[in-house]
Amino acid sequence: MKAVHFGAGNIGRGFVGLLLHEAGYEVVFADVASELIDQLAAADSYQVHEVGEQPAVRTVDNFRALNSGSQEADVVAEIATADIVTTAVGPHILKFVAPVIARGIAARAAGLPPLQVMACENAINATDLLRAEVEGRWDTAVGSLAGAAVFANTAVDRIVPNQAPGQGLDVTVETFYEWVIDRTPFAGHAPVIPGATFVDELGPYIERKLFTVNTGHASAAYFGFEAGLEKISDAMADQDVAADVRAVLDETKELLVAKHGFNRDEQEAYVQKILGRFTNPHLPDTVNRVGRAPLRKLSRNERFIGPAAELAERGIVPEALLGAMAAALRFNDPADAEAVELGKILAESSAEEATAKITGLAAEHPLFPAVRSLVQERQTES
Ligand SMILES: NC(=O)c1ccc[n+]([C@@H]2O[C@H](COP(=O)([O-])OP(=O)(O)OC[C@H]3O[C@@H](n4cnc5c(N)ncnc54)[C@H](O)[C@@H]3O)[C@@H](O)[C@H]2O)c1
Ligand SMILES: O=P(O)(O)OC[C@@H](O)[C@@H](O)[C@H](O)[C@H](O)CO
Repeated sequence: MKAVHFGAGNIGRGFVGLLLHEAGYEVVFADVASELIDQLAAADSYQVHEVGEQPAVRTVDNFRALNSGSQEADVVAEIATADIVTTAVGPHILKFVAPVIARGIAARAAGLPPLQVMACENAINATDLLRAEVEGRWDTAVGSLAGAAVFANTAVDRIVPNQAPGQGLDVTVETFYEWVIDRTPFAGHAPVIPGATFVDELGPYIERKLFTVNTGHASAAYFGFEAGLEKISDAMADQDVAADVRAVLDETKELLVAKHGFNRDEQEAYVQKILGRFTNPHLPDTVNRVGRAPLRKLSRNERFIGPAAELAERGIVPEALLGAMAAALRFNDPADAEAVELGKILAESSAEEATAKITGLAAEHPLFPAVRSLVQERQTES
C-alpha cells in the first residue's frame, strides 16, 4: 500500500505521515522545501517524540521523498500507482498542489481502485476545496474524475509546534491526536487507518474542532501576544489570558450545543481537555506560530467570524469573541506576511472597507457594526 503525502512539515511528519506509516503504508512525502526533501530522501527513519502525560517515541521508516517542484513528473507517477493522497500544506496552498494531483489521477491505469484523497488542513471541508481545484484542471476527455478518485473531508487535531533548529527530521508533538474522516464517499471501501475515526456526518466534528481547539488556541495566541508573552503555555498561565480564552470557549460552546445538539456536559469535558492541552509546558509552542496568518484566521468562515456571525444571527452579542478579534487586529508580528498585510489594510482603508476586506462580512450583517467599531478603535491607536 502506498500513500503520497503533500507537505512534509510539522503535521505532515508528526501526525499524518506517522499514522499512515503505522497503518502499513509506504509514505512518499512531496514538498517544495528542497533542503527538507533532501534530508528526508537521505534518511532511513525519523522519530516522533510525544510529550506530555505518558510520553513516547515512535519511529517512522519506509518512506521516500520527492520535490514536487523540480520532480513533478515523478510525483505524478507515484500518484498514478498510489492508494491514498493526503495534504497538510495549508488551505491556501491547495490550489498549487491540485494540478499535479489531477495529472496523477489522469495517469492511473484503468481498473485500479479509485484514489482516496484527503486534505488534512485546518479549514471547513478542505477536501472539497481541493476537489474543486482538481476538477478545474480535469481533462474530461480522460474520463470521469468521480470514477478515478474519491474525495473525503477530514478534521485533524494534534498540536505540532515549529521544531527547534538542529532537531533534524525528528518532530516533537503532544500525545493527544484525533483524525476524524467522512466515511460516506468511500462507499464501503474506506481505508484502514488505526487511530483514525470514520463518521457518517463530519460537519459537526469539523466545526467543533475548529471553533473549540482553533478558536481557543488563536485566542490564547492573540491575547498572549498582546500581553508580551512568547509561549502558549505561558499565555495560559496568565490568569487574565486564561479567563479571556475560557470566556471565548463558553460562547462557542453555546453555539455548538445549540446548533449541533452536542451534549452540554460532553462539550464542557471537551473544552476542559483542550484547555489542558494548551497548558502543556513540555510543548514548545509559540504565540507567533499559533497566531500566524491572521487574515486567514479572521476570514468569514474561520474560527472567529464563523461562530461570532452565527451567534449574532441568533441575537447574541459575542462579547468574548469580539475581544479576541480586537486582540487579533493587534497581532503585528513583522515576520508574518499576513500580519503585515493586515497592518496595511488597517492603515489604508476606511473602517467600513477594512472590516469588509478582513472579515468578508456583508455590511448588513448583524455582526458588522461591532467589528467595524473594533477596526475603528484599532485604526485610531496606530
Ligand atoms: N501544526 C499543527 O499543530 C497542525 C494541526 C492540525 C492541522 N494543521 C494544519 O496542517 C497544515 C500544515 O500545517 P503545519 O503546521 O504542518 O505547517 P508547516 O509549515 O510545518 O508545513 C507545511 C509544509 O507544506 C509545504 N508546502 C508549501 N507549499 C507547498 C507546495 N506547493 N507543495 C508541496 N508542499 C508545500 C511547506 O514547505 C511545509 O513543509 C495547515 O493547514 C495547518 O492548519 C496543523
Ligand atoms: O494551523 P493554523 O494556523 O490553522 O492554526 C494554528 C494552530 O491553532 C493549529 O496548528 C493547532 O495546533 C492544531 O490545529 C491543533 O490540532
